[in-house]
Amino acid sequence: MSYRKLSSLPLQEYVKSSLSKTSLRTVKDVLLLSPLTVMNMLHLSADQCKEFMDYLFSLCVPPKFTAYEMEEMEQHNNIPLGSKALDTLLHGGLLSGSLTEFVGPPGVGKTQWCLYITTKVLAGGRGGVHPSAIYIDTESAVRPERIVEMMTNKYPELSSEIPQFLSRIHMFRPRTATSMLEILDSLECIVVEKDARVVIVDSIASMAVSLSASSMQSKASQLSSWAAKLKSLAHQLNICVIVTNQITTVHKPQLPEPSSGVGPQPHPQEQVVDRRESVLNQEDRVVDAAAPVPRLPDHTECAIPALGNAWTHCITTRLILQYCTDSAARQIVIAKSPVSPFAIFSYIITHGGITIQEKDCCYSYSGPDPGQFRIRVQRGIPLDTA
Ligand SMILES: Nc1ncnc2c1ncn2[C@@H]1O[C@H](COP(=O)(O)OP(=O)(O)OP(=O)(O)O)[C@@H](O)[C@H]1O
Repeated sequence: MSYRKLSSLPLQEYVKSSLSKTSLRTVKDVLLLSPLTVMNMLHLSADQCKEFMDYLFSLCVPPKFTAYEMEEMEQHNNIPLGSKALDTLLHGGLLSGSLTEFVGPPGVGKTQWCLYITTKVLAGGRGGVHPSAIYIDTESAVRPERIVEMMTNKYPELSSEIPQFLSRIHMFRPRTATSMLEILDSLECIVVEKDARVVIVDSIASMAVSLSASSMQSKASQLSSWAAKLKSLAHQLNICVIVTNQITTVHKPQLPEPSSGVGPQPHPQEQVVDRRESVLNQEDRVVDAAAPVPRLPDHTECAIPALGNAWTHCITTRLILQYCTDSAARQIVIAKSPVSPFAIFSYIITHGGITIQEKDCCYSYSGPDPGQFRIRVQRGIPLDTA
């Protein structure tokens, strides 16, 4: 919040006019100065200076609220996913004020989910309220035609308003880590100005590969700083922040089978994982995208969310998307949530977006230990333990 631009604040005219003659641009620029310096620079009286600086401090202090107030705020801004059972488990849908991650193999539908959620937010505006969405498209994967298709099929009654809906999706396409950082720093003002209810970063993993740093530790800390900015944005403005993430592979020791003594062999298709880029894996090491995965004796490959353990701790809710064993449907797995148990639902991608098949839900999950859950990266790969 200290990076908020002074020009975006509702300040008195005389303060604005004095500020325009200085090099002070952000809240932080002012708060780093002593009250006496601020008085002199802005030609303020002691009382005016105190009032001005108290206001700036209040912008940086995390707001205080009771659990009751928090519940009311969150229920109000949560984004339902369109399935009664799934939304009940998630306490109203995607939690506002927090960071939600969709992670899964290529083509499983991460972008489709993001677009579906965007259309839900836009269509949810009622009574003169026109919410908007901020979409950071790092892979240039978003096509307006697909949004139009979803809106036309899902909300035919709103089809005359589609141009207005499209104009309320504010797109960013950063190409480098530096431009990503600039966007993150400016998001707070944009969210307030545009009345955005959701910020989507699709995908964070493809942007993470462009982090220029000599050491992996520094890459991890830059990634954590992005996460901190996104979390702070979600928390301070009580909006949903959604990121998509890719998968990577790790080698795990094979578990001996009780009968044969031979560990489970990975299905050949399981090697088909997204290796277009280098990403941080769960041990915060780099997986070189170009290099073939070396086969270690007595080890098996398994797919896990990219970006490492530190990243996993930053996100509040993790929803894994995976292919189904024996049907054209795909699955959404609540893998990490502060409000819901581990659960699996089937979904299909349709012209209207996403349809969750409630009859196929499984929220008294009795499979392997959720901590050992293995992402199914291709249709037909059986669910088994690492
Ligand atoms: N109009 C549509 N109707 C039905 N299914 C569609 C439609 N458009 C796209 N799809 C499905 O969406 C899938 C692609 O989903 P999406 O682009 O969201 O994948 P992704 O997980 O974001 O992949 P990546 O990680 O490569 O970006 C396609 O495989 C296709 O099956």
